Amino acid sequence: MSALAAEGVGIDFGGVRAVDNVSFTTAEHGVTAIIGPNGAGKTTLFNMLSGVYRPGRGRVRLFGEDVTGEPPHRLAARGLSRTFQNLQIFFQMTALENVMVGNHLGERHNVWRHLLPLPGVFAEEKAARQAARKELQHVGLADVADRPASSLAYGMLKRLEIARALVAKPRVLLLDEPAAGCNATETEALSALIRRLAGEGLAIVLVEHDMAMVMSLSDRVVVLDQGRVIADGAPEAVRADPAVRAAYLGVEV
Ligand SMILES: Nc1ncnc2c1ncn2[C@@H]1O[C@H](COP(=O)(O)OP(=O)(O)OP(=O)(O)O)[C@@H](O)[C@H]1O
Repeated sequence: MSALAAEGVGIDFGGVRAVDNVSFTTAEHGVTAIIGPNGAGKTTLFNMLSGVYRPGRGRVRLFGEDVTGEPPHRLAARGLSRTFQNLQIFFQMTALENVMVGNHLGERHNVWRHLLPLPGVFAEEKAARQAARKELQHVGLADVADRPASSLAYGMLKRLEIARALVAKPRVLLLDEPAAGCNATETEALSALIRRLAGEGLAIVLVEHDMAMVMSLSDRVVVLDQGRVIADGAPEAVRADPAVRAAYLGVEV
């Protein structure tokens, strides 16, 4: 069974056909990259896969179940988490507190439970703290758990975002440009982390502009151009595909 599948997915913005009839599936484990030139529709597709946008056409399936148009918190409860290209970090909070926020994403909110000193709330809080610490350790940030996020280097913040997505215990993790803004060392650390997470059994789908990272990390590459899939396959095959070269270089096939 595939982890995540798009079936003829599309959406228009006004007169712009941003994503058109996109279909692909991801394996239950491993790394799938979605690449393409600027404006190809990568972010829009990602937003449809993660429930931020409802597709105008087509279906999205998660482990075979139709989840088209389900909002992000429902998808989180079903095992799909994502990170954002623009960091969604609360800089005045500690690294640990930032990860604890992620723990609530898959829950139905019950404000009263947290306002009233009901039995069990403190135990829950303690468990959430422990789970968050574990995920910080998972991404190599255990040492900075109690530091304010504002004091962390950029590459650390990227890993903090991943820890926050992981605390919801996803089986599918969507990463929106994980290497954007990172230097070479930070990118290498992120690649190693992503590889390790895939090895632990996660299905990872990423949108990324850093081709060296994509080619070294991915099991599978899906290429979009003008909202459509123009290639889908192993990194080497995709790199050699004339349609992909043409899309990137503006050269006629
Ligand atoms: N909210 C929106 N309203 C109108 N048009 C949009 C909207 N979002 C995206 N588009 C258009 O849809 C097309 C695809 O954009 P999208 O941002 O998904 O591409 P992308 O591949 O992620 O590009 P980049 O690599 O530059 O981030 C573009 O023509 C873009 O201008």
